Amino acid sequence: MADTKEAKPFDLNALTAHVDANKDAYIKLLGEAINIPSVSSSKEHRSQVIYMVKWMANLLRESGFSAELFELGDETFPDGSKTVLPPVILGHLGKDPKKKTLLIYGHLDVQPAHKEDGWATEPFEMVHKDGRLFGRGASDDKGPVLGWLHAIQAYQALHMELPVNIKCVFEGMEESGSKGLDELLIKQKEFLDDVDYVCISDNYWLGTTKPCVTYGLRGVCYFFIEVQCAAKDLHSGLYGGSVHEAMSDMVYLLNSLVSVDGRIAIPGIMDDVEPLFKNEKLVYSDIEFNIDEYRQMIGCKKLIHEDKVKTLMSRWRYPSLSIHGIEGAFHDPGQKTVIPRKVIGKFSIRIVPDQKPQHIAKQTVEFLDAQWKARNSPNTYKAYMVDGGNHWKAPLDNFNVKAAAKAIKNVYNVEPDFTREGGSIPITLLFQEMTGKSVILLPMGAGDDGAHSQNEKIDVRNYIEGTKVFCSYLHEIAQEGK
Ligand SMILES: NCC(=O)N[C@@H](Cc1c[nH]cn1)C(=O)O
Ligand SMILES: [Zn+2]
Ligand SMILES: [Zn+2]
Repeated sequence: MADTKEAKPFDLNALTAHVDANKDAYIKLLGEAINIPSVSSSKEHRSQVIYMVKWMANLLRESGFSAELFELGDETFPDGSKTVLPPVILGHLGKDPKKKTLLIYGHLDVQPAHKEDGWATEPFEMVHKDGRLFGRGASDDKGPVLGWLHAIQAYQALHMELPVNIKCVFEGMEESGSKGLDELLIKQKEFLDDVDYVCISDNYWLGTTKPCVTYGLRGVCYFFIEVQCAAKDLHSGLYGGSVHEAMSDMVYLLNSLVSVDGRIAIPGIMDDVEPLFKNEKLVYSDIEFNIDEYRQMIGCKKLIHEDKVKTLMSRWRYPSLSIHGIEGAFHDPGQKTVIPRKVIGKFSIRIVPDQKPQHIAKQTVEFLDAQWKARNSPNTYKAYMVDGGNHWKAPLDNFNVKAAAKAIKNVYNVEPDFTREGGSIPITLLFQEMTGKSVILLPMGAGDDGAHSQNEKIDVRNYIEGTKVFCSYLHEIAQEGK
C-alpha cells in the first residue's frame, strides 16, 4: 500500500488500540482461511492447498508485498502416482538498506480432519464460542500467519513506518514434511542473503497462561512399512486359516518397535543423543509446568513419568516413537470380516540433537528387516523412511530472543519462559544454517489448542494479544545497536 501521508512515530498503545478495534475483522478473516480445507497429506485436497497459497499471496500483495509464487514440481506417492506440489510464497515488503530485515515463516496447509473423528463441529467451518475460535488450522498455523499480516497492516493503517524490512516464506507442505522447500531455498539462496533475524510462529505455549519463546524443536523421521499377502481383500471365513495374513505381520512388526514405557527397541538409537550438560535439569525445573494439569488436559490415566523434569525432557530432548496408523486396514464402525490384501503401517521417530535422519533411517530399517526375517513370513514386505526432518536448537543469548521477550513483556506484562518443543518444523535448521543468523519461535497459541487433534482452536485472546506481540516485536527487533 503506497503511503503518501507523513509517517507517525512508533506508538505501541495506538497499535494495540487498532488491533482491538479490528478484532472482528481479524476473526472473520481467520474464518475464511479455515474454510479452505488445505490438507497437504491427501492428493484430493491438493487444489485446495494451492488455492490457500494463492489466497494468501493476494492478501500479501494487497498490503504492498511483492509475493512471488515458486513452483516445486511434482510429488510422487508410494503407489507411483504423481500430483503437483503447492507453490511456495517468497515475499518481501520494504528494501531500505538502513533497516534490518526480518524473515517470517509460516505454513498454510493443515492436518486432515473429519467430523466423524470426534469433532463437535465441522472442522472446516470456524465456530466462535466462549472466546474460542474452533476449526482446523486455527492455531496451526493459519491464526499466527494472519497475525503477522494484521500486525503489518496495523502499522500501515496508522501511517507508522515499518521498523524493519520484511521477508516471508509461506509454504503449503509443512504438515507433510515441507517437501521441496529445502531445494527451493538452496536454489533461491540470494533471497536469504540480507536476512538479519528469523522468527517463526508455529508452536504453542507450554500451558494455557504463560507465554514463551522457543529455542528448540525435535526433528521427525517418518516411516512406512508395506506388507502384502494377496491380490485382493479376502473373506476371513472362506480364507482365514489358509493365508499368512498381512495384518498379523504388520501388528507383529509395529509391536516390536517400542515398549510400554516408551523405550525404543531399535539397537543404537540412543547413541547420538546429546549427553546432558552440567546442571541441565535445572533448566527444566525452573519452567512453569504443572504435570497434573497436563495429564488432565490430554485425558490420560497415567503418564510414563509422573515427574515434571523427566516429562519435559522426554518431550524435548530425547527421541520418541509413535505409531500413527495402518493404511488399508478396516477402521469403520461395525464388523467387516475382511483379510486386507495389503497394509501400510505408519510410524515416526522424533529425533533430537545430534541424531541424523539418514542414520536413524538405516538403524530403523535394519531393525525391521531383522524382525521380518525372524517372523519368517512368505509375504511381500518393504520398510523405508518417507521423510527425514532435522531437529533444531538455538542459543538464547542474542538480540532476537531479547526482542521477543521484551515484546511479550510489553503486551502480557510477564517474563516469558524459554522452552523447547517436541514437535517439528522441518525447515528451521536450514534457515539457521543458510542465514547464519538467529532463528526463534514466538508462539501465539496456547498448550491446550489441540493442534492435529479434534476441536482444534485458538483463543480470541491469544489471537488478538499475539498480534499485538508481533506489532511490538517488529519494533523491538529494530532496536539492536540503537
Ligand atoms: N506445527 C508444526 C507441526 O505440526 N509440524 C509437523 C511437521 C511434520 C513433518 N512431517 C509430518 N509432519 C509435526 O508433526 O511436528
Ligand atoms: Zn504448524
Ligand atoms: Zn502441525
